[in-house]
Amino acid sequence: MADLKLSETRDLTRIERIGAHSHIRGLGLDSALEPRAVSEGMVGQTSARKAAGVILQMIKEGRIAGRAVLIAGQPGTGKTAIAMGMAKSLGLETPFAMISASEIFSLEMSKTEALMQSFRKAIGVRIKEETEVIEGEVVEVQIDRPAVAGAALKTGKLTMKTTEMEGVYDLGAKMIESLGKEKVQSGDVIAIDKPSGKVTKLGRSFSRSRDYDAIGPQVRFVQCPDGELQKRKEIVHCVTLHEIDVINSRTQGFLALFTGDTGEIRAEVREQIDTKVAEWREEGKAEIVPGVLFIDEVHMLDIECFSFLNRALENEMAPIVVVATNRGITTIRGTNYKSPHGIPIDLLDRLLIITTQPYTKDDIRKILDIRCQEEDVEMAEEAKALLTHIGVETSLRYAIHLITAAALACQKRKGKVVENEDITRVYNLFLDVKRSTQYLMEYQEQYMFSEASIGDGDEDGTNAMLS
Ligand SMILES: Nc1ncnc2c1ncn2[C@@H]1O[C@H](COP(=O)(O)OP(=O)(O)OP(=O)(O)O)[C@@H](O)[C@H]1O
Repeated sequence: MADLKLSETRDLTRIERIGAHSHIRGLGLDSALEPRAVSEGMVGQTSARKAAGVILQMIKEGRIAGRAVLIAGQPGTGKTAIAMGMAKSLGLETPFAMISASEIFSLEMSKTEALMQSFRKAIGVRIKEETEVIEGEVVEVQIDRPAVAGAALKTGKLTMKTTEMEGVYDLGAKMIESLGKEKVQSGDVIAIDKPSGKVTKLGRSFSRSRDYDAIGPQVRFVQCPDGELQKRKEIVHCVTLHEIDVINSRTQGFLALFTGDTGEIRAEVREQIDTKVAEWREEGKAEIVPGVLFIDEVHMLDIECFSFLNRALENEMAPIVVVATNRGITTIRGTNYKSPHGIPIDLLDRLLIITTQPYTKDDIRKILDIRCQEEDVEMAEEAKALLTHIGVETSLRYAIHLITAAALACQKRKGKVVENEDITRVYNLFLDVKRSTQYLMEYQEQYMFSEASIGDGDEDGTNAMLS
């Protein structure tokens, strides 16, 4: 029974980990920004990857803040994959926020507020703080018990040492509580932040490594610090403007950061924060790190959002905005006008445009190979060739979806390697867009609100492919 439970949990976490883009680990470029054929999970699409690499370089050199990039191309040609590749190559220091344009239409906040929050999630502030710390090895913690229980506050003494000196500090009730919470005992190396009284346990002193107590697998041994007990230390915190907003918005509190339930943040709060951050920048205490905001399906934004974007990009702290769309010439939401990609011309004019190209058969084969590896699916060569053929005739995404389904069909017949029969089985079970449309054309009278007239749509009969 215990075994069963264990394997169930393992499977669940495994499923969660395999997202549509989990195989993408970067843009797959060499040091001269030339795309490698297959690298970091990326295949083909060389000129788009190269262009994305140049933009990445400009971002890293801080040269492109406030600009915007459009990745345009047919569905399933790797636009989101390239954005993910950029995010992975940026490193943890540069904030990256990702939204799909339709997410901003919610009842809880206005569209422009949702966009504003996304913008501020993509702007980092690196705050430098000098603080005084007491850092050393604990020699003794001595707590005096009050004569009558509860009569007076507890007091005590803390003796700490470095390799060069020893010092004794008086303890108040608050410090005693902090030390108790961290379970500090003699032999621990700790740091106390003097202004806030925050205690951090750095590890256990090497000199105590022979002690019989407190030695578990988690214990980290460290050297006893040298020099003075009290030191000035520079601490760097990296936060996003959105995090500062939420923490300072009186109605929310920082827990909202975890639930995502931040509600609207008042304009005054943001103004105050911007003024404060500007002061810190002047004093050399803080730096702005413009990150990347990726807006997928950008044609879903409406005219108000587009003018907000236009204005927001002018702000000196603006992040780099990368947008993607698979639309051609279409109506701009909220107007009767048509425009390329459904984006107003004035905004379009500011964008650096990267286009993605349809994949060749060879590229599709390689992407499917990578996905099979990512999903731990063993597939016969013949079956891979068939799946590639399906990918060419239908879409890459449909072929990717069939991998897991075919693996399940294979498991069901107790096979180890996915064969042609498994692919055929799931191909017949799940329709791709073309066959689904064809089916609708044939049976439309039996559906509700059907508006198409016979003869509309795509009639190339992909269905004949496997027969
Ligand atoms: N060049 C590539 N290398 C590796 N995997 C890729 C590549 N291009 C696309 N993929 C994978 O193919 C799938 C579909 O691609 P993706 O979602 O990026 O397409 P898209 O252009 O954003 O599509 P849409 O316009 O429908 O949003 C994803 O699982 C993606 O990770």
